[in-house]
Amino acid sequence: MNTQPIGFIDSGVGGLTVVKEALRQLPNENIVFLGDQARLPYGPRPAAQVRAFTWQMVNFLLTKKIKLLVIACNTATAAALDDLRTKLTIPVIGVIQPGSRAALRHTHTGHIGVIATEGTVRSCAYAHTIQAKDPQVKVTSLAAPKFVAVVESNEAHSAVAKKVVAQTLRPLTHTDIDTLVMGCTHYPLLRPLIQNVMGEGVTLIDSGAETVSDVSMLLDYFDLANTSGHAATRTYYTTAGAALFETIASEWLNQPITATHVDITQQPQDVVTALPTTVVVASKNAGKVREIGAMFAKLGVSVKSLSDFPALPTVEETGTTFEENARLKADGYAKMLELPVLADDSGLQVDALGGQPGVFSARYAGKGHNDAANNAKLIAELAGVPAAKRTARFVSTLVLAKPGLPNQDLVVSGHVDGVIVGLPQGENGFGYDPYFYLPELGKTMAQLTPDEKNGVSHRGNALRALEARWGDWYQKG
Ligand SMILES: O=P(O)(O)OP(=O)(O)OP(=O)(O)OC[C@H]1O[C@@H](n2cnc3c(O)ncnc32)[C@H](O)[C@@H]1O
Ligand SMILES: [Mg+2]
Repeated sequence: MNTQPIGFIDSGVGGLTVVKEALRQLPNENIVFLGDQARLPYGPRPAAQVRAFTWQMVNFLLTKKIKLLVIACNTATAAALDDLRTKLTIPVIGVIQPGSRAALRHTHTGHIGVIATEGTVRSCAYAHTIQAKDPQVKVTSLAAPKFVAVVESNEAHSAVAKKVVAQTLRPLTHTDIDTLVMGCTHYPLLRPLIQNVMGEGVTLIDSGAETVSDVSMLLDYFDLANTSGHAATRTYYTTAGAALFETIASEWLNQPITATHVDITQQPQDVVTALPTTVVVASKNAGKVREIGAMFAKLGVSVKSLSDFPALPTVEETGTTFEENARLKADGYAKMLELPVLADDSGLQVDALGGQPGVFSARYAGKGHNDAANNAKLIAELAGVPAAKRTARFVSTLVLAKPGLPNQDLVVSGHVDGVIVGLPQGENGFGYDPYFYLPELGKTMAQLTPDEKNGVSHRGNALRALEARWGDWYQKG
């Protein structure tokens, strides 16, 4: 049981022919419909553009928490169904397969006609789908591009409509076609005119109506049907003005319809990947893991570190720059773990020592190095250097890697300037913090609370750059 709405998309009002059937067959279901009338017609557009527009519609409907998507548009089905099915986690139903199946059920002569937009005809989607099921069947497709404009301008009952339909269908009238697929969801609004031209001997297939039977089956199959017993809600959106949409929709659906205008041009043109819920920090340094974990916690992302994977081999830091080492660690561990991995390579650059210890900061004291030995060596090397010449900088380079994509790492850096003092002060932080004095704060790094340190530190600055960019980067694939 699921009370979330079913989403319907179309380039315009045509998709309402599918909604009409849904209201009849699935009266308990909440429905959200979006018509992209501002960019209509889709038929003549290149497939890649139709796909991009379709994703924008879908991303809008996903904000309405739809449980199932119906592409109530043949052109969009032909251009985007496979892509949507691969990338979305909800069921996606197009109109072409149900329409094809119904046509095969009805034909006796083995000759099926298809009328559709230029895009759908060009894609050969109906011919391929029908002939994949029965190669003996002959399919004759005809583009009827003017039909959409007639329907969208609310002229379906006019003399113009009669003339356009008669002229367009003429090539099909002296054939042995006994079944005609209305391969555009706008066309059922012209059904009486089409039937009149084709004659009573030809069965018209309404792909959209057939589609709703598939929706009904899937709702049962995935246990998604709404059995709450509450009155169902129907919400209609259009990317153009609401007035004309409301007129056509109210008449077609036999009830007063109100629609809301929306702008979807800022929606992403492809799938929006969910951000990961866990990131592995590729570090054995508990101080770093704590600082990085604090930032990710604010974003609702939990952090693991290498201590959660004790059996992993160590990636050696053989690079000559912070970036090289951070890349080695991030890519190396991402490959082993097949998870998103963040590595930090950082260090202290002291001006009077020509930038040392730099990338050797962790290993400065050589064999048996630890924080105390590294600090002792630093102070010994700076013996006799006057206070004014003890300027230094902490640098942090962060690299975020996605498994399988080592060439797309996200790289950011941060630094903080300070002075190396001769006497240690403070108990917080780690490494060289007790000797790294921040003149503006009048304290060493080890005298700051964790939050205060993150607010000014090299790693805090790098993390802020990361925070600003990682969502986009992650979703670009
Ligand atoms: O490689 P991982 O496992 O991440 O841990 P590590 O300690 O070896 O990390 P690095 O190779 O990046 O070396 C960084 C060293 O620089 C120093 N350092 C880096 N950031 C620091 C900070 O915020 N405060 C004090 N010292 C820091 C400290 O000595 C670190 O051990
Ligand atoms: Mg290291």
